[in-house]
Amino acid sequence: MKTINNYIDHTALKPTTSQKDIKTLCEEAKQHRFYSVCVNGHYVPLAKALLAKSNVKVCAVVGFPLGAMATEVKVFEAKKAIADGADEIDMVLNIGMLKSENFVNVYTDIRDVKLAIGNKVLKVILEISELSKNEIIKACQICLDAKADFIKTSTGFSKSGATLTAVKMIRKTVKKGAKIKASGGIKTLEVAEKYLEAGVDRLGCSAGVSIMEELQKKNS
Ligand SMILES: O=C[C@H](O)COP(=O)(O)O
Repeated sequence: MKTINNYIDHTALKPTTSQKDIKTLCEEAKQHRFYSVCVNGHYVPLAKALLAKSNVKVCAVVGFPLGAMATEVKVFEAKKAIADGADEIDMVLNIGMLKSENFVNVYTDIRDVKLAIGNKVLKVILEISELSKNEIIKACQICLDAKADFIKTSTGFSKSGATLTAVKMIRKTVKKGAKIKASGGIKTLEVAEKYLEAGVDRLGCSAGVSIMEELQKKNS
């Protein structure tokens, strides 16, 4: 049976995240049997080495956190992360191009990264706090067309993160065409459980350990 830990991408993406922090992150991920660790590209080789004898996957962010760089740069970044051992890529959608209604550009940006990483999992971060309802729906449709595996709500770097309203709207739009990762601001067991009840497939959080401690306390 899948338990809450199996849904968590244990995340450390701050500019100040040190090698020591990555070592701690990977130890915690092994201890709690999280699904993956989510790190910036530079730390992929270190995380991969630290997790070599475990089932914990390595997830790398690309075009993070703004999504505003050239597609070729995102493609290079994604390929490098995969070559270094990443199992999954979380890329940020080009928000400015979505706002410009340059939907072809938003599509090719995602498509090219997906093509570059072959059969590895691609999650596309929408940054929902910056988008209107219609923009979220449009972004979801583009993600489906571009063959993204997951829609991810937020970077954790904007004014707010995941919301249940947005998660429900994303699910209604993509139906079974893509999985959903709720991320940004998920700090408690109660909130994490609400997203799982809403049917998300993954949780991205930097508070995974305290969520697990809450769970252990609840079950003791
Ligand atoms: O990708 C996940 C987010 O960066 C995590 O955000 P958080 O620090 O609010 O949990």
